[in-house]
Amino acid sequence: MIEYVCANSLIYNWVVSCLRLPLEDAWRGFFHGHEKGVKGLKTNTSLPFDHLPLADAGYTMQNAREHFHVVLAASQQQEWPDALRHITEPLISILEKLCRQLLRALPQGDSMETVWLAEAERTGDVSVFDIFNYFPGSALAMAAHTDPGLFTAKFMSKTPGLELLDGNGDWLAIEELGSSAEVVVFAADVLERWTQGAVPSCRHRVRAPSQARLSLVYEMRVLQEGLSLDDLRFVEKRKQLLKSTRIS
Ligand SMILES: O=C(O)CCC(=O)C(=O)O
Ligand SMILES: [Fe+2]
Repeated sequence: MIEYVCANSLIYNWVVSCLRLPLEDAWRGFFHGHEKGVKGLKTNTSLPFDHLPLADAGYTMQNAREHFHVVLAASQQQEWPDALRHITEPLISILEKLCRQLLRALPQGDSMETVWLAEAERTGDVSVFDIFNYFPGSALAMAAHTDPGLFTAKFMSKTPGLELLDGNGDWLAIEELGSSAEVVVFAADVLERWTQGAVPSCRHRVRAPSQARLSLVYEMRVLQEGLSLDDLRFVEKRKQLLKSTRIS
């Protein structure tokens, strides 16, 4: 069995028509435009968290693609056009909500969500949003890997490329099966550990696209990837203690 969920409902269709298509056009414009040298943080900004992994923040050019990387805790301080930020942030929060809903649906899901929220408060939210513009080509566009966080949620790209490794060891070209109105969500490494392997991290890769391929990807992450189930139990105990000492 393959561990992914496809969501296709009224809300997501609404998202597609109202938010996603203009957003994709805006990002295409960005990648074709001249502003894309933007990298790192705005000058004269103070960040509440100085330990954020911001080395790859902003625009980078690679062999198979160009890329804009946003670390959510620093989204306001990152150097990126405000107009793009304003239309991208609502979409990120919809993907975040979807991931939290899926997390809560799992056994111990409430605890996992509590830990994620507590960590996001403690360290800043290190979840990321990536916008990739893949170039047409013949080589593999992104090598097989698993993602480091809890979930990865992405809009199916109109130009297919993403492949997920299924339980039989076959690569599933998910974007050829679904429609570009859908969101695909798959598990990542921290979730595999927190569920003690019950929800395995999904190996995936990106095949070279036949034409330019825009890809919008949200990764729900924690800074301390080594957080264990003991930490979960600790949070659960603290919640129970709070409940039992609450005066009604
Ligand atoms: O572009 C895609 O469809 C997937 C990107 C990906 O796997 C990643 O950012 O880790
Ligand atoms: Fe990935």
